[in-house]
Amino acid sequence: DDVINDVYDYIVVGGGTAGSIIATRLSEDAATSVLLIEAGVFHPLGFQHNIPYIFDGGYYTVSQKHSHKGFNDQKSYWPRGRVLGGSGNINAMQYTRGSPWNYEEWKKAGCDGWGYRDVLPYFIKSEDMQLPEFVSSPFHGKGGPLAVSSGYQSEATQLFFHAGQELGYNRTDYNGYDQEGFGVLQTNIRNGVRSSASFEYLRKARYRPNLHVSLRSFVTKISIKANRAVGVYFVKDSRKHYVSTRKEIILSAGTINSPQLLMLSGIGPKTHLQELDIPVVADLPVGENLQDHLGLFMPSKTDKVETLNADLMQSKGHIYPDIQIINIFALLPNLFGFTEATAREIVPEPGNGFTIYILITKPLSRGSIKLRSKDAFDYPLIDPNYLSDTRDVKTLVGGVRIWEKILQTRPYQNMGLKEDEHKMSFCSQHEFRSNAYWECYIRHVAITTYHPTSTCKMDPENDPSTVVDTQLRVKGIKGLRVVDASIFPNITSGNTNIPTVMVAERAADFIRGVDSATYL
Ligand SMILES: Cc1cc2nc3c(=O)[nH]c(=O)nc-3n(C[C@H](O)[C@H](O)[C@H](O)COP(=O)(O)OP(=O)(O)OC[C@H]3O[C@@H](n4cnc5c(N)ncnc54)[C@H](O)[C@@H]3O)c2cc1C
Repeated sequence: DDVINDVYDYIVVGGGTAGSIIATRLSEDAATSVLLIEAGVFHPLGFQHNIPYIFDGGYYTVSQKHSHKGFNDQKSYWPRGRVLGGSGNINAMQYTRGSPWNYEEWKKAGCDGWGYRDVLPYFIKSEDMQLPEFVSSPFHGKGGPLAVSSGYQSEATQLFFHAGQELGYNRTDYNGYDQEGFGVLQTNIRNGVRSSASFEYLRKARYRPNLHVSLRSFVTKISIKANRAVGVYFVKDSRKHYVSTRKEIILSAGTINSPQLLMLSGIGPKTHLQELDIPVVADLPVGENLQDHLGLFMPSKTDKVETLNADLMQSKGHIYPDIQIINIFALLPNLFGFTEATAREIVPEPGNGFTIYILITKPLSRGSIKLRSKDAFDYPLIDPNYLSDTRDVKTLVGGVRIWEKILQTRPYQNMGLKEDEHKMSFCSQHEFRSNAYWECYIRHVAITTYHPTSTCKMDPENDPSTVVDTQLRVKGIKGLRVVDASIFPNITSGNTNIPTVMVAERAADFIRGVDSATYL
């Protein structure tokens, strides 16, 4: 069974994408002792869609006021990987860094050391590019832990590229300087196998004598004495444990659980903590500023190209791509929790077809994570507050208009698509294809892209809206950092796993006081 000592130099809470990297990097120094505490088990998980129901946190949001009208109780299902490797082990493996401008914005907001020139070396350091066309690009790395390759490309993929060409878009490396255009999907796959932080970093480090990994261990509270984090309480095999640190605790429990643990430990908005009778250690806006990418599936049935139908699913490996506008060469079943009435209309009968997914990359709506109770095992209240900012609706309608143009290109015109395929009775009060129609459609059926971020926002010392400083130290508390997707000041305009990898690589350098990646 897992060995656990009474005291370690560093304790890392959560062995997901960020925690796996932090534990690996800190234990590179054989004289440093590290404990990684993970709620889940070790399991070599496969693809996303058959996983969440088994190894996830099982979260639902609270009922949404402005969206999810076509979902049971107007709630969104939020899978989170509860397994060594975290959400990085149940995700769709899409490799997307976001735009260089995301990081320039972070820097402009006061986050010194987080501009594109600062973060690019860490993207490169963590990468092992396999695609020949990008190997010698100055934006890509070779020999790092995470492999980047490309998935299976079908006839429907080529159709999508031809449509892009007809609309005047360039082919692009969307992980290079410019994201605009149509590009081949880049994925974290090595020789057909998921290439995640736990597989590629932790698996090699796991048997170092100075690194202990405690699985099935649920952290309930951080002990703070005289404004210093001194230890961690956790439950394992129904028994309570306490372990203390000589140096630091690094919280990497993700966008939902890191703020939950901070609040349970007395770090959070004062009035909220007082309502729950939790003694206030530091009054900080923990749990606020929650952001996510909301997206829309647009299925189209066709028998003119071979796509993934039930028979082909058995014979071909594959992935789900998901960026701004993504072509998925399959029709999807009701994975998302639509009401029966909505599902009857929106979910196509099984067969041939493709789905174009449109996601909003820079949402302006802001939500929150709050505690439901003082019990660490009680699910927190998750409120992404989707579409509360009406500009997000306009942006998504804009995406729908591009999708309409794609379907009007020559390659798609030959597919025999039905004109009224997306005409739904639940929006029949509006003229089909009008802005009001699409707004209604979006408010009914748009879904999460599983990218929650920003609930422990990073920014300079003097900004009261932030939780951690630019070295990711919790403000006003010694010996405690947050290192995961919750520290993004704002969500990046793409999938969030690789920005989290970069954050973890960078944080490991902050903690060790080294600069392990330099600009080209
Ligand atoms: C279904 C799905 C598909 C996705 N697809 C993509 C994609 O294709 N590309 C992409 O870039 N991103 C994708 N993402 C998002 C990406 O995986 C996450 O942004 C990333 O994993 C965040 O890393 P993290 O370290 O912040 O959190 P996580 O990886 O979620 O890690 C948190 C860890 O903390 C552990 N933990 C939580 N609470 C406790 C506790 N109290 N005690 C002990 N341990 C605890 C959890 O078990 C987990 O292992 C997807 C996410 C999901 C869920």
